[in-house]
Amino acid sequence: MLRIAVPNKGSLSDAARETLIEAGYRQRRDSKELVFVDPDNSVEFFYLRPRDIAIYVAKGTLDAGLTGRDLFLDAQVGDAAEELMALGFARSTFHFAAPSGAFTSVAELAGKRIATSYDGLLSDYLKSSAIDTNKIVHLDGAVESSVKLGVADAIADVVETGSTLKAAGMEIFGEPILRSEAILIGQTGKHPAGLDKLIQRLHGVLVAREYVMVDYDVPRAHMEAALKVTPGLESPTISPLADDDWVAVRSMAKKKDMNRIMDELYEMGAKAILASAIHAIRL
Ligand SMILES: Nc1ncnc2c1ncn2[C@@H]1O[C@H](COP(=O)(O)OP(=O)(O)OP(=O)(O)O)[C@@H](O)[C@H]1O
Ligand SMILES: O=P(O)(O)OC[C@H]1O[C@H](OP(=O)(O)OP(=O)(O)O)[C@H](O)[C@@H]1O
Ligand SMILES: [Mg+2]
Repeated sequence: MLRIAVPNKGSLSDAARETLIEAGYRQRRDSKELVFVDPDNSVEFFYLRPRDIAIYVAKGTLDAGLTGRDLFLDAQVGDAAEELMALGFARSTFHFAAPSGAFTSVAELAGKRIATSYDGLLSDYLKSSAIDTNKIVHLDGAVESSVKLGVADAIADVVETGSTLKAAGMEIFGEPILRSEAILIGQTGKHPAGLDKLIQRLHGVLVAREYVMVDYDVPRAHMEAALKVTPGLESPTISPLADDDWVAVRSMAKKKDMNRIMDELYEMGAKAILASAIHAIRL
């Protein structure tokens, strides 16, 4: 059985669960269950703190896991585990922040105290940019309060919308330390049975989320121009209609371009333009 780690709570867990279900795997029904077997797919799921998942995978106890890129790098497991694919949810950036106006550049952090929950990630960054800070103050959460409460001069933390920082009267400075999202990790260089299928299915889910199926009827005279707007992934399907002057076209298109494409097709004289959701894709 393939042994896969899944976040048990927090920002990653709901989306990880939905993604696995969309990929055709069964998931636990009760949030108290620690292990769940999906016999049809020969997979055993282990529900763990996302922060710990890299440790289990790097040790070889589990074959693969869903976690955050920032959490993976923070765990400092070296080459034992690797990122296999990005999953597109739980996006965030890891940033330095301080009370508004206190710092303008990262170089000013020399000799200062920085609070964070991601010590490994922060110390790697400081080493690589040769900044000699006073110390890293480890906190489990609510890092934004640390400066006001006098235990640090600046923070390094996860920023999603920025509203937590704003509410604390802080702002980011310097370049992002890391852009993070949920990822699938595996043991470096290992290909246990079932892993390729998991990757293919997850890939299918991500593509299905990103694309819509566009169908329309267009006068044969405008078909060439319409196909330029909907070139599809491989090649669009063209079907004859009862009226010889018209054809029906079916093509995949990026969801974010959907309305622009529909407008352009309409202006070219296309009719019955439909965009529908795709539930799963195997390319
Ligand atoms: N608004 C957010 N807050 C926290 N983590 C976020 C947010 N948006 C995305 N993430 C990502 O989710 C992962 C953190 O998940 P985790 O479950 O450890 O934290 P959490 O949701 O803050 O839970 P808790 O603090 O209760 O342990 C990281 O990869 C992080 O980049
Ligand atoms: O940019 P935002 O959308 O405001 O999100 C980022 C905030 O959310 C997380 O905190 P969380 O609520 O998990 O509390 P914690 O600090 O106790 O983990 C994170 O640590 C930031 O503080
Ligand atoms: Mg948190």
